[in-house]
Amino acid sequence: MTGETQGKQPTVPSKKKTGNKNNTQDPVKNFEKWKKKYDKTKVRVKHEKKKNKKPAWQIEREQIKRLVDKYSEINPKDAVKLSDFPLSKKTLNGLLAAQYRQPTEIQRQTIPFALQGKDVLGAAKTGSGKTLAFLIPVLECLYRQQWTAEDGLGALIISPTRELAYQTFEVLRKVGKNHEFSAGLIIGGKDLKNESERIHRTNIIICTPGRLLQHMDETSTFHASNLHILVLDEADRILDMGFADTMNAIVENLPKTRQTLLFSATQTKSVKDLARLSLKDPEYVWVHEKSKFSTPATLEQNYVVCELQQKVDMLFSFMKSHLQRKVIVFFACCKEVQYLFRVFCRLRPGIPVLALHGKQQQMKRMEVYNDFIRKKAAVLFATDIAARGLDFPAVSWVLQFDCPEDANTYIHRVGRTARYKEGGEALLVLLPSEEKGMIAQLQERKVPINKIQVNPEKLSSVQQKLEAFLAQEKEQKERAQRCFVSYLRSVYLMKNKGVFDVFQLPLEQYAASLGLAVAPRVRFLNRARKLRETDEPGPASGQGNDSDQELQSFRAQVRGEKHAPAARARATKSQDEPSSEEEEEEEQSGSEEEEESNDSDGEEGTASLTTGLTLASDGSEDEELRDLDLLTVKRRDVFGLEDGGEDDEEGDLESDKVKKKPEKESKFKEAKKALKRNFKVNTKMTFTEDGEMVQQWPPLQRTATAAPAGQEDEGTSGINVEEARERLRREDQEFDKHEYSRKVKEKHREKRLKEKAARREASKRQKEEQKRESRYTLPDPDKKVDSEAEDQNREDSWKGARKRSYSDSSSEFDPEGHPAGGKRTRKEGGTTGTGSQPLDTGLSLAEDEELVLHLLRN
Ligand SMILES: Nc1ncnc2c1ncn2[C@@H]1O[C@H](COP(=O)(O)OP(=O)(O)OP(=O)(O)O)[C@@H](O)[C@H]1O
Repeated sequence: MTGETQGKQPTVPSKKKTGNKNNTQDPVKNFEKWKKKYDKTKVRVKHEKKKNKKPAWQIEREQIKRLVDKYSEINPKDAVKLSDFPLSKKTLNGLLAAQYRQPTEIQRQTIPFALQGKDVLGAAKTGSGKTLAFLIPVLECLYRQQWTAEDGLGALIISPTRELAYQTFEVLRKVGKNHEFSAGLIIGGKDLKNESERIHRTNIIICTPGRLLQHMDETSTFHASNLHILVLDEADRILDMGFADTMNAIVENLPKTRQTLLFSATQTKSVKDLARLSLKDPEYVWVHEKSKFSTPATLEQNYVVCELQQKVDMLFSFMKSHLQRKVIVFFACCKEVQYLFRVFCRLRPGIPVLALHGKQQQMKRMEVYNDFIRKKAAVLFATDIAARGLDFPAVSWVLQFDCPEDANTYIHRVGRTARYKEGGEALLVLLPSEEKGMIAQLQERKVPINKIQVNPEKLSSVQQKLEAFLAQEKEQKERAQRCFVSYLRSVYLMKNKGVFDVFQLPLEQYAASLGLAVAPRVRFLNRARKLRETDEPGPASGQGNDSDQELQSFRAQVRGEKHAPAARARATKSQDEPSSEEEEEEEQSGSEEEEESNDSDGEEGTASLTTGLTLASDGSEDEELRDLDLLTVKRRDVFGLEDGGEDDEEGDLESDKVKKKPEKESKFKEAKKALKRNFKVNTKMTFTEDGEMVQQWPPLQRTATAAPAGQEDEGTSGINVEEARERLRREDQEFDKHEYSRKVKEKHREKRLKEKAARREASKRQKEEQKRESRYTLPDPDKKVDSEAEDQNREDSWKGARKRSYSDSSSEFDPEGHPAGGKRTRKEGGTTGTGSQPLDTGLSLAEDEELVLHLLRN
């Protein structure tokens, strides 16, 4: 290479020297020539390029083809960086911009299968990055199809809660920002109409099941027939009984040819569930199947055993000793969160307290969610709506105030801390009766948990303070009562009777720990206890079947008929999710009610309504009804009592299209409705003896004219129509008279004003004229006036001259107050007002005359 170049070198200068002497001598010309040639070539190349240029879509298609060709060659073990996967530039750039570089284990193992279009069941510990494991394939799937807005819905991601859907939506927005797909968040509590207008143009929908089904049923423009990929986040939760009917209805509307991805930390292995989704030869990816523990290695887990009546004190003491931390406290039900949140705010523990539960309005929920993300130290009181999937940054503690219903719920709850390589701590509070059963379950699920003791000396009691709060506020007391009943109900409805036994709870002490002087009456518990004693001879602690029997006989009692096996099965099944009632409720009702109103209207569901009615007919008083209202928090048809209750499918709570919760209306709403319907309120009808209707309200207008003597108003019950007509006629006449005289007076007044204005104008003109004259002439001394008038005139003149010097008003009025014009008799004679006044020379009359003569002579 080098030799060849050296050999050529001598020929070029020699050629230049010999061939074109002038050119080599003139470098400017040389350059111009070269420039011309260069520009020509440039234009030609540009033209050629343009001619050969392919349309963007074609280039993209070729790129896609190149990527797809690489799919079969992916080796998950070799994928060290996300860019090692055959991903589009748009996705890769989005991932890099969001600081995602290396794939996590679940991403490494599932992305290849998902890219190849296979159905995937992915399971990995909490906080291990499952969200990206399905979002990347979703973006790539639509990219491969060159999806556009006109193609409609291409990908559907279903989450069990609104907060999780929102969080996933935010991650999608971040990593998918370079793509042109449209994405929509379809969750309850938002403007349905607004969603309906846009949903048909949305390519990727992230939603909760209830709201999606609502659109499928009600939005005519929305259809999912083009769907390519379906994702169920927290799949086991979405496929369980709580969402069963809704999901079945949704799946019916989806094309069978789609790809399906299921993800969860506690993945379902139920063949039945998978059959419902008609998965095609799915790939199972259990990332941590062989690992020693099912919870993150960086998570430290402990539990304490504590009496029910000590729990509130314990929580307060815990908060006081963790003031600089971010803590999530999980409770069994909404009412507990509502009550304890309020009293803890008042107790001022020294750290911000927030509350998140399914009874809040959507705006409030989002506000709390974002608030907790931002805060460096805070305690979030939450129900299980916050248990799954939420990725709050830097949560250092998870405290489970109430025992979770099962090991899966425990795993999800503690998973809110120790996420993605971070550390965290978890504390589970158990009652003595719950310890054995729950710990056994956790050990079975490979959860490493240690027992620790609470130092009773360190517990600070808040009971007295709570009592004082409740004494001050009736509302607070009612909340405490609801909290009490609601907690007992949730324990009663737990399926696992080996762990949860409501009959062992110290009710009086528990009530006192909430600040209540007396334990509220829990009628369902008394009845259940009685029934248990009569129907079930055996140990009171109860086995799994006891509950079924109780519910079964309770239901039979309530309905007054023999129970059907199907309904019994449903009743048992529906106990599966007592602590996640909020999620279901929100899906059903849209959660539009105020927090306050929820407090008072209870959480009654279909079962509760029926129960309430039936028991009320037993002859109970109002108070008892109220009690029942409180007890019946469960929304699902626990006892299978609703119409068609024998039908398993119809009775489920998630079939929200079929059975809507009767929404309690506020007074404001009722009033609005009444206004809309044009109701005439407060109109009382009375009738005369002859049957004629008499208006009482609004009261009839009384006549202005007095009734003739002896014909006074006899009240509304006996009006003489003829008389009234006559009175009316008289009134009209009177009125006309008044009106006529008023008009005449008005006319006169106008006339007077006009005349006055004219007079003023005339006098003004005269004054000006006289002023002009007086400037050049003196008063005519020879002017003939009668002697009396002259004397008077002269006197007036002097007076006037003197007076004018200090008061203008005196020129207008005489001493008696009459207008000056009235006395001016000389006015007719031509000399008027100020113009006729003689000059004040300060001399005597004789001297004046002499002066005038002198002047005339001159
Ligand atoms: N490849 C990655 N690189 C860096 N961080 C990541 C990566 N993937 C995920 N993360 C981070 O890990 C955290 C947990 O991720 P994610 O929420 O997807 O977990 P998860 O497995 O879905 O948890 P859960 O089971 O609780 O729903 C998030 O903060 C996310 O940003």
